Amino acid sequence: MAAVREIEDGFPATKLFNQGFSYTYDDVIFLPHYIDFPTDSVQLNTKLSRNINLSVPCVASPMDTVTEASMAVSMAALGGIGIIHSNNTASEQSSIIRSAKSHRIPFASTDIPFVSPDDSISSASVFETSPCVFVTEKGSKSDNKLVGVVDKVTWEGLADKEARVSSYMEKNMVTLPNTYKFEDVAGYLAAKNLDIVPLVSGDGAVVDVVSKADVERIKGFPKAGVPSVGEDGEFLVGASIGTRDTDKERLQHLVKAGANVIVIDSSQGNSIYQIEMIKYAKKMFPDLDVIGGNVVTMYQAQNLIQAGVDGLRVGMGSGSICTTQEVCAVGRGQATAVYKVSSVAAQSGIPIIADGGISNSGHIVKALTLGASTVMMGSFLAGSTEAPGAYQYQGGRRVKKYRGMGSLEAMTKGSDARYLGDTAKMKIAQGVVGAVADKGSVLKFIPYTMHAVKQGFQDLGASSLQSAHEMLRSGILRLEVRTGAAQVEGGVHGLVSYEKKSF
Ligand SMILES: NC(=O)C1=CN([C@@H]2O[C@H](COP(=O)(O)OP(=O)(O)OC[C@H]3O[C@@H](n4cnc5c(N)ncnc54)[C@H](O)[C@@H]3O)[C@@H](O)[C@H]2O)C=CC1
Ligand SMILES: O=c1[nH]c(=O)c2[nH+]cn([C@@H]3O[C@H](COP(=O)(O)O)[C@@H](O)[C@H]3O)c2[nH]1
Ligand SMILES: [K+]
Repeated sequence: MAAVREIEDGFPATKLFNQGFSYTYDDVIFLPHYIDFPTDSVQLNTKLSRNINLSVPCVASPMDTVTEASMAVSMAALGGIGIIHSNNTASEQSSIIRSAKSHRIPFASTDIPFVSPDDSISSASVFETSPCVFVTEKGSKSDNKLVGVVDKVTWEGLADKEARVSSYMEKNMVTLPNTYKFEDVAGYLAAKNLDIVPLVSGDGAVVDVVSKADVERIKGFPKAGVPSVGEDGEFLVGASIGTRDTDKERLQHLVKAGANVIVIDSSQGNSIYQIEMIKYAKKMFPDLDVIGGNVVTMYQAQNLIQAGVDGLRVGMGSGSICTTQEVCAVGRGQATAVYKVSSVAAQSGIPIIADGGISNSGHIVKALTLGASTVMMGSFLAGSTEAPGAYQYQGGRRVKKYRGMGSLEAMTKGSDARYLGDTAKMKIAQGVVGAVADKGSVLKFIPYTMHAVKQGFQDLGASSLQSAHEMLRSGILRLEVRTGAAQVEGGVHGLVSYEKKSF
């Protein structure tokens, strides 16, 4: 870090954020500082909460169109984490956690087909999602007795497609434990010259099937960080809960299923309900990190810190699908919220998650520099291969649904207890239902995004998150508000046409 500036230029954060304005990421811009290290030496390792370390500061939001098992596995493989949503029953949420934690490599097959020995395979369509079909006694995944496997090549060579599977299945298949890391599975396939290998759990259930093509695909992705793995050797997975009485029982199920961290999910976290839930969770599970929120003020943060949270989630109305500020007239510009909350949380060593409003790598640089330890993303991750739901076509574009958890549609689907059970039976939406474009795999675009973030840190002269936070608080880093015209100038302008490709 270079010496403190002697020439007064720009504003220190304390001055900029105390003028009575609510600023968001696009309103402010950092002034560049001094570079004395290469981009690659920037360290993005961080804390999600008091006891959870991550090598990549990215968190997938607990939303039903963003984070289920596939997203959680890929985020952990990258070095971040996913928080499984709670717009479902406690047992559904627990089984998503179990599924995520049973994987040690990003899903190869999302939908593995199973048949029984007495079935016949009459159409090649079963091989669309998997290079092979597994044969279990009852023909289902929940049935743990794997008795054979049929690969596509063998099936294609069959003269009689109506023949019973038991007559041609491979009975002596090689399997590997699902606890094997990607490198181990890849090494095994190469050493034994195998095309596919099923991964099975301790009780014999097929968890995944990995083919040579999967290995090549995963190897082709750039590396972001060190995978997020707990002491048990499994990927770290988080889960959200609400603040109703029934959420206490949900919490027990989630902990049993192996959730490594709990996020109490509310738009206005500073409530008697949440404070009671924090105290309950910390009393029942003292070793479990509990993240509270959402908060946007120092006062809200102070209350939840006193109640015992291990992390705070910051943002009210900043999300791309949020209408809270319009509906309730409450919230805060996200840059101001992150700065203000982190300035009190830092005094207690509580990490901050900047939640919502991230639409490019520059927003991540701003959030992390303004005091956040991680960013939580909804729309940025929605539309990816790993997001729940199927792709659809809208106006010729491939899209996936993305919706607010406070949208009427999401509330009707799962949060009935929260809304329909209330004495006031009127439901008011605080979010919308929409769609986002196909972005491909998070395994590809998150590493690129993190590299862009490192470039931003290098321009600031901050070689780590800790260094950026210190430089901000000590007034070394300077900012300014961008006028409307400056924001236009900072974007692409004056061209008849252009194509924007980020990497
Ligand atoms: N970050 C943001 O800006 C926003 C996020 N959201 C998302 O939408 C979803 C729903 O959020 P909220 O509506 O804030 O959910 P919430 O469950 O916190 O609150 C819904 C209503 O239930 C009440 N409530 C909660 N616990 C209670 C209890 N034990 N007894 C009696 N009443 C109780 C609350 O006071 C509130 O009126 C969440 O997933 C949240 O993240 C919604 C709006 C804004
Ligand atoms: O006002 C809201 N109404 C909603 O229905 C809603 N659903 C989610 N969220 C919040 O938005 C965050 C995701 O925001 P982004 O899409 O901008 O990443 C999420 O992480 C949440 O904090 C909501 N806010
Ligand atoms: K919004």
